[in-house]
Amino acid sequence: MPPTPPPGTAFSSGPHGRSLVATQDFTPGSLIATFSSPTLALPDGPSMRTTCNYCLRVGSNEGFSPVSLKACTGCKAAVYCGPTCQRAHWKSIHKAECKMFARVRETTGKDWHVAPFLLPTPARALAQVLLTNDKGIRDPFDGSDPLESNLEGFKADEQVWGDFELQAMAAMTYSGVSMNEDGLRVAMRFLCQIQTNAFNRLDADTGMSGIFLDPALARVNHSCVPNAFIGFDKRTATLRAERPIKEGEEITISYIANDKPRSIRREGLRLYYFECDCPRCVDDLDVYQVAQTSPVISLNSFSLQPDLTKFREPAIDKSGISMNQIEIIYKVVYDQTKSEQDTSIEAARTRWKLCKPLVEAKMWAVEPLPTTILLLATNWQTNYKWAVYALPLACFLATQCDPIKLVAPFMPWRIKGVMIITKLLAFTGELTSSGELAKRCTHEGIVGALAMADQVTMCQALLHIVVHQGSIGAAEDWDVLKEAKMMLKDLESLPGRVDESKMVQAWARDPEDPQAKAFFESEVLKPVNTLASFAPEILEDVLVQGQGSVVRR
Ligand SMILES: C[S@@+](CC[C@H](N)C(=O)[O-])C[C@H]1O[C@@H](n2cnc3c(N)ncnc32)[C@H](O)[C@@H]1O
Repeated sequence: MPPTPPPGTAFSSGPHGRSLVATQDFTPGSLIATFSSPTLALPDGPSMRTTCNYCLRVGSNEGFSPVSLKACTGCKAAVYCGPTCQRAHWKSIHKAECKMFARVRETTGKDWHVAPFLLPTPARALAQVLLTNDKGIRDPFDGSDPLESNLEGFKADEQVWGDFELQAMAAMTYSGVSMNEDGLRVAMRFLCQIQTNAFNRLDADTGMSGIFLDPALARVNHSCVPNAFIGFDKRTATLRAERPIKEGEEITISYIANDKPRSIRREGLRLYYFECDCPRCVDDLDVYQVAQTSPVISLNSFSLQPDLTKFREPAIDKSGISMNQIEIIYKVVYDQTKSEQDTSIEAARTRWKLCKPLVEAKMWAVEPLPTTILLLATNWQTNYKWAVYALPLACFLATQCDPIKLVAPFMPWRIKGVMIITKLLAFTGELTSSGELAKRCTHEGIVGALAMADQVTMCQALLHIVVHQGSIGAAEDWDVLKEAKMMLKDLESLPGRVDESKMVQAWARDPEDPQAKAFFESEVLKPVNTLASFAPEILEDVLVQGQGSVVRR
C-alpha cells in the first residue's frame, strides 16, 4: 500500500524530489500529524537491553516514570516493559527475530547479551524487513513508488558501500535468506532506503536512540531553517509547526542539529547526498542573523527572554571573527575534547580557551560556546559542592543562548532549560531558608541576588512557562510536562502564599496586562537576569584561574 498523506497535507514534488506540503494553514506549535504505525521502530544496539523493544520506553527504576523491563525468555536479548508490548512485538516481528537471535548466538558462540551488538542497528532493521517480507522478494517500501534510496551516491562511496555490504550479508545470513547476487542487490537497496528515510529516534533525556521509519513522514525534506519539527513519544512521531505554515507551503524539518557551522552541517548531511540550499546555507548566516528574521520572535512574551529584538540594537559586533574562524574553532574544540558528552572540568577548560574569540565577541549563542557552558552546568548540577553555581549558568543559557538558537519558546529543548532553573531554584530556596546558602556559596553576588528574590514565586512562574509552552510543543504525557504540573500543584497548595500565588496566576492568564507584566519583570526576570549576569565572570574565574578563585567574589 502506498503511503497516504496525513489530513491537512498532500504529497507533492519539486526541486528537492518528493515532498510534503500543507493544504491548510498551521500556526506555530500546532500539530500537523502523528505517525503511530511505523514500518520500522527499533532501539539501537546499546539501547536494546535498556529500552522496551516494542514501545521504546526507556527502562529505569528511578525518575518520574519508573519502567521495569523483562527479557524475552526465548532469545533473552529483546526486553519489554510488559506482556502487552511483548505480545505485540512477538506478533509483528519478534517471533521470527527470536529465532534469528538464536542463530546469531549459535554462529558466533557469543552469549545473549553480546549477540545483539554483533548485528548493528541498520542490519537489525534490514533483517526485520527481510523476515517480514517474504524473504525480501516483495518491496516493503512500496514497489510502485519506492522510497528514495540514493543508491548511486552510496555506491560511489567505497567505504560506506563496503560497510553496507557487510551489514546486508549479516542480515541476510542471520535472517535465513539465501545468499545470491540478486538477493544481495535488493538487500543493499533496502539498506540504502533505511539510511535515507529513517529518522534517528534520539531522546536526549535518556540517551536512547534508535530507528523510526514511516513512509509518509519520510516525504518531509530538510531545511536548516525548518518550519516544522519532529518529536518522538514511544512508537509515535509527531510533526509540529515551528513557524507559521501557509496553505501550499512545503513542510520542512531539520535532519541534523542545525545550530552548528555550515561545514559541520554539510558533514552531517553527507549521507543524504544533497547540498542544502536554504537561506542559512546559501548566505552562511549565523544563529543571530537567523533568529532576527524569525517570524515567531513575538511569541517570546511568555518566556524568560521576552525581547529578542534587543539583540539587534546594538547588533553583536562580529567584526573580530569570521564564519571561517568559527568553523575552525568548532572543529578544533571537538577534535581536542573528543566527545560532546564529556562534562569534565578539564574538557570545559580546553573548550573555553579555544572559544576565546567567541567570548570576546560576546557571541554566546554561537556553537560551541553554549554547549561548553551547558556541559559545565550539567557537571555542577549534580555536584553537591558546585550545584549553586549551576544556577547562573542555567539562567544565562535560558536568556542569552537558547532563545537565539531556538526562537520558538515551545521547543522542548528551551522548556527543559526553564525546568532546570526551576529545580535549581527549589534547591537554593531550601538552602536560603535553612541559612545554609552563604556556607555553600562564596559568591556574594549570587547569595545577595537570591536573598532579595522570592524563589518560590520565581519557581511558580517558571513552572507556568513550562506548562504553557510544554502543552504547545510536546505531548501531554511528556515527562517534563507531567513533572512540572505536579510541582506547580504542590507549590500552589503551599500555605501563606495566597497573594503571591494570585499574582503569578494573573500574570499566567494575561502576561500582557501592564500590572502583571511589571510583576513578572521585577519578581522573575530581574533576578534571573541578575543571576545570569554572573555567569561570564564565574566561567572566566573557574576555567581560567581555577575553581578556587570564584571564592573571592
Ligand atoms: C527522507 S527523504 C525525503 C523525501 C525525498 N525528497 C523523496 O523524494 O522521497 C531524504 C532525501 O530527500 C532529498 N532531500 C531532502 N531534503 C533536501 C533538500 N533540502 N535539498 C535537496 N534534496 C533534499 C535527498 O535526496 C535526501 O536524501
